[in-house]
Amino acid sequence: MAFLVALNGVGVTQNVPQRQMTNARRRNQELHVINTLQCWRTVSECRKISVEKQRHGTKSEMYRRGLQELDDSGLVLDACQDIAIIVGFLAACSYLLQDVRKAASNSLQMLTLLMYWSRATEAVRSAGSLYARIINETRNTAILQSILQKSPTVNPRLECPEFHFGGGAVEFDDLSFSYDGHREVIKSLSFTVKAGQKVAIVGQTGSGKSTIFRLLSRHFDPSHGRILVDGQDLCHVSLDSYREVLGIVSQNTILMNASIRENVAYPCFDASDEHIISACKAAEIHETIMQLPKQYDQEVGGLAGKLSGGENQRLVLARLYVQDPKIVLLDEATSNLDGTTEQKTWALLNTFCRGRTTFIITHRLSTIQNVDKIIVIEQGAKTEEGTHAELIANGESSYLASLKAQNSSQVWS
Ligand SMILES: Nc1ncnc2c1ncn2[C@@H]1O[C@H](COP(=O)(O)OP(=O)(O)OP(=O)(O)O)[C@@H](O)[C@H]1O
Repeated sequence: MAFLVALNGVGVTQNVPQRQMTNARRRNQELHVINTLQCWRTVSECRKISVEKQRHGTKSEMYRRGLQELDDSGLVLDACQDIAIIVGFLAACSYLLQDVRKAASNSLQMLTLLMYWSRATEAVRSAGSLYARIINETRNTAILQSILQKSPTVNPRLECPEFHFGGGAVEFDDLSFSYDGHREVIKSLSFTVKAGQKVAIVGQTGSGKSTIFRLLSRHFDPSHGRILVDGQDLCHVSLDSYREVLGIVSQNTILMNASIRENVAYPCFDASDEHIISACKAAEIHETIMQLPKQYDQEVGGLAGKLSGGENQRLVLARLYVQDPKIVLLDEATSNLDGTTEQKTWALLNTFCRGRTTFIITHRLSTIQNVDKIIVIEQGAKTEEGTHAELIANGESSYLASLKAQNSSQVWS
């Protein structure tokens, strides 16, 4: 019996690396499927469907082989166990038969021993498979734990006081930030915005504009310095209470896989139909919705994206109107719209944002000439700040240079 237990333990332990490798192959195969589906347009446009099929086939084959090897080694272990059980059984029988012959034991005792043997070997087998499961689950738990132990990008500080909106004055106070703890993406950034003002943040690609929005919407905490909103340090107020006053429109917002009604009402589940429809009218998407087969019940979103980029963006604007936030962040909010619709949308946005503190990221300088302040960012640092008139009055201004250089396209480069 001791030999059987040892055999089980050794067999299961030796299987552990193989089992882990098979699990890794399964994850690899699943990730490939998800990634290919997410990028299916690129795959199709680059004529790589057959390549991805082949890659999928290779990964599936590796996983299948891993499973097969696991099965094979399981069969070898089972066979060894069976042999050990039979040998043990025969040894016990011959020992007992001798005892019965010598009249040292009776046939009832022999039967009891045989039943004991059968139960004990069954228990050892079950213990073996339980041991294998425990080892497997322990490894999975270790992976899960390493994910759970990753430090969050923001400290949620559940005990923090609520944020109290007091008009929406914002101050960046000597703020620096690095994603990886090495390269500073935002460097000693300081500026103030009065309650209700409109501010544009402009700069070249990769200069750090969206990172400023991520910090302002508190997806990350600063590495140094602080952001004060109405005098309250964002790191020391509850995240939910702050996010309640914040409305964000980004260039590439992916819609939920749900109806148009649910998507537009997502920030306020109890929004009435009238409210949703008037928001969609304001975002100039109502007419398009009414032409869809199921109108406001039409399912949109998901990986395939069932609306055009511009229609998507207008739905996101409608969502902003439903949310009615006090502070608005617009990150290339109208970049997917055609010129005429963009102009109309900016007129609507200007009306909507009146009196709300508004931050705008845009490469189209023509849309920000009436804002209260323009901040120019270069490699994470503020290089210029002022109104459109102030910046163009400075002959050395990089804003002016960009405006002149791109006068025809009106795009920052
Ligand atoms: N999640 C991230 N992890 C690490 N580095 C990042 C991350 N997001 C952005 N970066 C880096 O931070 C820098 C600033 O990026 P950011 O997206 O803020 O630029 P941007 O000015 O908004 O650019 P664009 O105008 O192209 O949108 C870039 O060098 C970018 O590579």
